[in-house]
Amino acid sequence: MQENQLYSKVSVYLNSLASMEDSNYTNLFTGKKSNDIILRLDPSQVIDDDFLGARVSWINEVKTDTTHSRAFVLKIRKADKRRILRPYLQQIHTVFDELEQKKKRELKLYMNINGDQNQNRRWRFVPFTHPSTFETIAMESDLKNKLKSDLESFLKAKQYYHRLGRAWKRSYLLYGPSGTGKSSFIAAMANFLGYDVYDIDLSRVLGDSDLKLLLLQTTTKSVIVVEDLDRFLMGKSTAVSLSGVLNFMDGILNSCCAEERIMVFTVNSKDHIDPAILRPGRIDVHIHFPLCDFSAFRTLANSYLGVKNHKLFPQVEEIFQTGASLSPAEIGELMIANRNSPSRALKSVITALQTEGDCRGSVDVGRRLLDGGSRNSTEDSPDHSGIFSKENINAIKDIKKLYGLLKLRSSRKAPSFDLTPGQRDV
Ligand SMILES: Nc1ncnc2c1ncn2[C@@H]1O[C@H](COP(=O)(O)OP(=O)(O)OP(=O)(O)O)[C@@H](O)[C@H]1O
Ligand SMILES: [Mg+2]
Repeated sequence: MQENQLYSKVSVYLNSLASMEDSNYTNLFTGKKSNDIILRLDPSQVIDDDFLGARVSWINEVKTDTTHSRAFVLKIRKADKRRILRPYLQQIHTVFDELEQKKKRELKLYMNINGDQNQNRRWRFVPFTHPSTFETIAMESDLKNKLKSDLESFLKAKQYYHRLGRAWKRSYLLYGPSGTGKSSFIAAMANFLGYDVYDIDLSRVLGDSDLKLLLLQTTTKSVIVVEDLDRFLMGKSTAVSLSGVLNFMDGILNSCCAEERIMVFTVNSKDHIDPAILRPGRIDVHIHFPLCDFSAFRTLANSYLGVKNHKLFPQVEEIFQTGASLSPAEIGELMIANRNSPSRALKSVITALQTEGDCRGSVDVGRRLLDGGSRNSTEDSPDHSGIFSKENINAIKDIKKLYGLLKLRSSRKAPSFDLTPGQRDV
């Protein structure tokens, strides 16, 4: 059921050979640049290669029956076979690795298609070109740096995971209200790691075993994403059961799958999530995405309006101090709409913050058009919604301090850690 990695490597190797041009028929494709032309071996074509003084040939076989299965047939003279077969295959590995290193990997975004059980290939892909990076995400810089180094140390930890008898994977839960950057963060992660993205739409999964099949067909160096997990588990809009999800997250199957994988789950709120899902091992890192505060606002103003400082900033800061807040998506859109005039943009943000509740609906529509996201503002964390008086803010700070302590204690027991930017508020 899994893709044969050697097949893909042979394909890349053959397509890199100069003798490709001697083939009677080839497919022509445009490359990354519009004037690039790439040759690819046509079905049933033969291509020759030389290795250690021996001549070998490859035939690209594509079955014409309903399976359309593909194979490369390698022909070597009997007299040469013993001598060259293994080193030749080894050379294919080496050349493939060199080619991969040379070109910047073109990332792919895989989506699961509606399938029936007879259909083996469940993923389709498009080039992944999301421009989001860690630099463009407005997030507390401490947290951002921690997350970057967490990812970097994961990349280096192959031996470590294996010594522990664990699959080399790491799971993240991104939680927070709509429009706070969860999806953008996933894209930034993929760009940072240079990993492909597998975006699992649970409504298209036929059941628990189908979910397993999808997992088996993912490849190494990938980010596997399940968005809005809470919505699916609560809404029953998927044929997948809770135990199907639990097995997917940490089951025995994970060890059979390609390694070097990141799993990311997003939810609007952790409140209604079964604790079994959140247990360490299933989720290693919890990341909170809060509504916008003044520091996030400054980052957005800098990237959206090119403004590092402005005479209206103190006024904006004051409103944030009263506890008013909008999501970064909402603020971002006001800035985009007024990008030709920073003053107008900032004034519109101020008005929106002042009339937070009234204005949300209208901004919300725009956001939905932008990313097709689903907003459920009733699940906004209570810390961020509503306008608080100064006294209330102090009381909330005290609670957060206490909460921070409690969290610290419980995180000592549990190996998973919670990277909420809450410390900022303490
Ligand atoms: N923290 C942020 N930094 C920079 N841009 C942000 C941030 N949060 C949101 N945005 C902008 O707002 C838009 C929506 O963000 P995104 O889709 O990542 O939110 P989300 O948390 O995934 O929302 P949902 O829960 O509705 O899926 C994006 O275009 C993104 O550029
Ligand atoms: Mg999203």
